[in-house]
Amino acid sequence: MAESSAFKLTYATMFNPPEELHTRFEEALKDKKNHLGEEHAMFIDGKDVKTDEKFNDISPVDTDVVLGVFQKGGSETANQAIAAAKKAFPGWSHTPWEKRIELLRKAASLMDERIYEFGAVMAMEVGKNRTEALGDAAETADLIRYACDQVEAHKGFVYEMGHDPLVGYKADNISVLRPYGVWLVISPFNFPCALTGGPAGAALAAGNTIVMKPASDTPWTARLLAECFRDAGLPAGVFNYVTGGGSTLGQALIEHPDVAGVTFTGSYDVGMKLYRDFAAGQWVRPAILELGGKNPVIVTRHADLETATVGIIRSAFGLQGQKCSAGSRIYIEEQIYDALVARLVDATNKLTIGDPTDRKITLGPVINKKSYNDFQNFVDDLRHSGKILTGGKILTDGALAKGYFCAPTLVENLPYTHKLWKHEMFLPISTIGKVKNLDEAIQHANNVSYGLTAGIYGNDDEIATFFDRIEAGVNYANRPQGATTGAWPGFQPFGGWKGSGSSGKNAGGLYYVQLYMHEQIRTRIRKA
Ligand SMILES: NC(=O)c1ccc[n+]([C@@H]2O[C@H](COP(=O)([O-])OP(=O)(O)OC[C@H]3O[C@@H](n4cnc5c(N)ncnc54)[C@H](O)[C@@H]3O)[C@@H](O)[C@H]2O)c1
Ligand SMILES: N[C@@H](CCC=O)C(=O)O
Repeated sequence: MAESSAFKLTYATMFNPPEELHTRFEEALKDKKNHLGEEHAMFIDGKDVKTDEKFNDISPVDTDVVLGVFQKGGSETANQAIAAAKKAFPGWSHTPWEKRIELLRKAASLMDERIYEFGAVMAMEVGKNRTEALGDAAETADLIRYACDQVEAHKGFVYEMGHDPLVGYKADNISVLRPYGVWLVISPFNFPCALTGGPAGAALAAGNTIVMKPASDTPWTARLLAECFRDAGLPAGVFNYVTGGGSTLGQALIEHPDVAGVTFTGSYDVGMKLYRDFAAGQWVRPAILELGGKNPVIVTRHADLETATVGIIRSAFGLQGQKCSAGSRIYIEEQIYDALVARLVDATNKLTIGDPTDRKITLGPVINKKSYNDFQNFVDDLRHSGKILTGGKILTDGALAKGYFCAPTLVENLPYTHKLWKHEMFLPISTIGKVKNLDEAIQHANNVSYGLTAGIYGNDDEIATFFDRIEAGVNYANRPQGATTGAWPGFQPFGGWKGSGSSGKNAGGLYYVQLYMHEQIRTRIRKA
């Protein structure tokens, strides 16, 4: 980030960045706009690789803009990339951990150096506003560093265990965590950098070799990430970057017998299919699944309404509601219901919507035509089943007509039995419900198959009850920086319970990098 200032960009600090951030973002944007439409190769076994078939990476901000042309990999690409990673595994896994983390820290530093370039690309490719886009890149570098720090703190995870109480012999028992082999990283569109680079960094720090496949809406960001790994000097085949469709290339990767483990971040439906398909292998292999969310916010009568309003709006509509951690359900105690709803509607109406590369804009477009159509279908349903307080329409004025712009939408009076209280819409739509008390709010909050993030605004006793009873992996209280969003490695390790995640250990936390290694016990007996 801006080296001349003490400012550290996180999702919690990003709302009022120094001026230098804007200047440098704009320079990078100008530069990147001079390179639109160029062809980008995959990166396999240390080389750029192209396929006969290509696909266009289109900007959701303006669908006339082709950001780049990318390779449409399929099963042949999957075979090639996995073979390269398999060949590189013995060398990388036996590279001393000190050397591995030195190279990965270099990759993280290269990301810092290129952060504005990452930011400009993500603003155009995902539709993130500039601070969200820069945050994604900064988070990636921190996730990689956090994994390295953990390996270093545990000195490569080699521990001496107890000595058996043997007579006439001495037993030395060593526990060693060792990498699995070829690790697959499949990532979603919404955090194309952090959710590709974070798992990739942990898998590599642990000594695995990787194949990473980004979402087909966001191949450019992942290409930049691959360049940082390449330029940091990671040996050929240690990391491989491939592009193509989920049901074609992604499926071929999952079905490949030489994959030792996978980290999938994406929707519940795709994740569960992948989990079942991956189970068809010869033995049980680790599958770290980070899936969707339907994240509740509870506001009690003791809450500070201004703080609650700011935090809720940031989490409901940041990145157009397309965060797994988005606050999509809001439960308000009846005594303050009307007052808070009025504030939420007012704050929503003040949000700026448009080209997210513009510094004045908070909300950009949704990612693609399917999401745009989904928005219109959900809104039709919500209009009939509940009451739309604000929003509820697509935006087509002037230049907005060229992109996928949707008005941030708040809905009330939706019966608690309605399916959209439980379905992850992944759009700028939040539903608001009135509750009699905290107990009722917590019951609603937990009554979904997801368990990713949750937030509360209330007093100390209410917060203690909430933390004790809420079924979610990441929880916040009285947080204006985001009611349910804005986790950062080392501060709020990120992961879900129930249908939101499989491992029970959060990324960017104390127990994460260990997921990429299996334990080996080495017992050696000597005569005493
Ligand atoms: N829990 C988390 O940490 C987290 C973080 C970000 C996003 N998400 C979730 O991700 C979803 C949004 O992202 P998305 O729309 O890109 O998700 P998605 O499930 O549509 O796609 C995710 C990835 O899976 C690939 N894929 C699709 N079909 C596949 C198949 N058959 N085999 C292998 N790979 C396949 C896609 O190409 C993409 O790379 C939301 O549900 C969101 O909540 C979760
Ligand atoms: N890091 C993000 C969550 C990623 C999911 O989409 C947050 O905490 O807001």
